[in-house]
Amino acid sequence: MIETTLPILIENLAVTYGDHRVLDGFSLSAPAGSVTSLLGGNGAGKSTTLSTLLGFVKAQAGSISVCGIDPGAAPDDARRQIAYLPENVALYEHLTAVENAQYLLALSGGKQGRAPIVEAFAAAGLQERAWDQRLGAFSKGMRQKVAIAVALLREVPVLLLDEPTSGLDPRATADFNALVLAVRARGTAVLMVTHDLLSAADIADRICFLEAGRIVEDVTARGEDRFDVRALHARFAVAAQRVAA
Ligand SMILES: Nc1ncnc2c1ncn2[C@@H]1O[C@H](COP(=O)(O)OP(=O)(O)OP(=O)(O)O)[C@@H](O)[C@H]1O
Repeated sequence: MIETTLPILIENLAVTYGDHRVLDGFSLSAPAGSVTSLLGGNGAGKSTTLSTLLGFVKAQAGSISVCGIDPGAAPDDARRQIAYLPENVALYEHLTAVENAQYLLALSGGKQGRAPIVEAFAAAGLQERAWDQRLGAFSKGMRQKVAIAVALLREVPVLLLDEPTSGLDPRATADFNALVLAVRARGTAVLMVTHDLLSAADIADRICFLEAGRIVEDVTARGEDRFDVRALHARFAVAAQRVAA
């Protein structure tokens, strides 16, 4: 049987904080094995979209589903389908990288021995000497590698990234982007909120601009050149200005 349920399907969503409507008529879908990049000015509602997919924020209208599950009605079930990397990954400073992975996997109901964890660390490019070090001295790039290794081990169908490359140097950004493509190749639907237009242009299949509560631009990668980054930047700057006004 062919699986037809989309990992991410959002239709006509409305989300309000008090009397402030942040999302309004917002629609977005993402198939398996894809990277969708969500761009928009500060305060446009990008993180709110992720919070709604995670079931932390409830929608007032429209529909939202994660692999066919409504996160508003069944947040725990929806979260089991999702790996989420916030901008600053929260890990336990006093635990080693391996211990962090074991603990986080246990929290999400899975148990892993050392071998698959260090295999995932190696795949994520975390150097061997860091595997048994406490997290206290880790750079942001190293933390991202631990977190994405855990995501790889959970083999979830949906990966949500909130500004994952902010604060990473160009080399760490390139490494991270390569990892995201590896996750995509495993059939995961990746939704990446970012201000990093270059990364979006490098790895996204689709770039969506969020403005005034809804997607106002939806651009699909085409051919070898993929995206016209200058044109995207010009549109993005205008959209961001309108949101700030
Ligand atoms: N818990 C909350 N309670 C009230 N208002 C909120 C809450 N979270 C976000 N907002 C408001 O909702 C709007 C959208 O915020 P959100 O964080 O989703 O935007 P964003 O696009 O992720 O912005 P940025 O690029 O600055 O991270 C903003 O005006 C913000 O102040």
